[in-house]
Amino acid sequence: MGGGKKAKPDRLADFAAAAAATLPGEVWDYLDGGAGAEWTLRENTAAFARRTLRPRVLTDVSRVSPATTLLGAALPHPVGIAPTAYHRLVHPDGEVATATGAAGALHVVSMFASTPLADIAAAASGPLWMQLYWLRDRAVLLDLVRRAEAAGFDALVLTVDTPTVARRPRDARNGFTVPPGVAAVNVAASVMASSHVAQDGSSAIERHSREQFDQTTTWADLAWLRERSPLPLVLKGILTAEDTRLARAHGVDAVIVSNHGGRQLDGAPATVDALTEVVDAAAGLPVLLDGGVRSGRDALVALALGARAVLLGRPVVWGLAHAGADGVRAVLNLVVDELTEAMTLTGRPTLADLDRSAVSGTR
Ligand SMILES: Cc1cc2nc3c(=O)[nH]c(=O)nc-3n(C[C@H](O)[C@H](O)[C@H](O)COP(=O)(O)O)c2cc1C
Ligand SMILES: CCCCCCC(=O)C(=O)O
Repeated sequence: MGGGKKAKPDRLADFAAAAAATLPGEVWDYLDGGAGAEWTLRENTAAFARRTLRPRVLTDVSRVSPATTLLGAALPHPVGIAPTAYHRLVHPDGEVATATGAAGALHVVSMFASTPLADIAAAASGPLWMQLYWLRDRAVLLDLVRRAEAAGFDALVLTVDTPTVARRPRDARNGFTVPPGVAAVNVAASVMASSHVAQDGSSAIERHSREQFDQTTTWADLAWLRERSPLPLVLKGILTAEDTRLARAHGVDAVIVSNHGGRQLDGAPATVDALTEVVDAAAGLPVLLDGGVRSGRDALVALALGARAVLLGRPVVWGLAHAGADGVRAVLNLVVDELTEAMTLTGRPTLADLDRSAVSGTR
């Protein structure tokens, strides 16, 4: 966006540049960074770039629609919002602005949201899913589930790739702590008490997760959650056929192919490279994908390979940082417009017309 006059962002990279220019360095590093050598972080976007599209012609693309359905809800398009913690780090209106900007899109709200669930729900116009980490203190976990149910959330999303927050070198170097005035207001204070202390070369969130997340959790524990909530259960952080089959066997309602945006296991595959293995094992169970989606073209690749929807993590936060609800709306509109154009130019007027024949190129 260089030059004297401030240009309107017209690519996601412009929103990233605007956020990088305005956010404090340690907040930008928390948002942008990944685990380890950040190989998986880079691979998420590189793997999309290796795919090419196979257009079909003369298919009547006078009416193109990205509309879809997911877990019984109608969606205007298959581009949703991935859960990301602490939106008030980048904008004073936090997750309320995100929910307003979502404008009917699927919105997965982080357990570490920094505004009350009821306020987020009041601003939302599309499906809301509640993301959870499995806490050692099950009473606090259940309290959060009850708050989500009371606020009218539509599903629970259990993140399963984070027995502990991984070492993220940028955050460790910065001794990153969530600043005073920003807090995970929906989680009981007993669990959040030590969340602002970085120590011994760890970021505060890495240290806090080691204290509070339950590392003993297994597939058998899912029954505990299912028995206590009627909401559909989605698992986030699935990358293999084996775990997809276990998810089906345990009655999970959908899975999200995710490597946490390259923030957990460095060396895990790019999500688009893991997608077809998961879709094949899912045998009809809905599969969503997040990680590295940076354009409508990327979204089309994932949808063609079998994802029912894609979620944007960092790009939504860039939009929020740049212009609050309007910025979130602009990011989503940009990706949906690009997706609609890509559907038109590949000759696939509906999502049902998209299949693997639309994509070539592999690892
Ligand atoms: C700043 C930040 C905070 C995140 N917080 C959470 C979280 O609270 N819960 C969760 O399940 N995933 C969290 N994630 C992971 C995202 O849900 C998602 O998997 C990832 O960002 C997708 O990749 P992308 O950023 O390349 O789109 C976070 C990611 C970022 C960048
Ligand atoms: C104990 C607080 C953990 C917040 C984790 C947020 C997250 O998932 C991330 O990737 O950052």
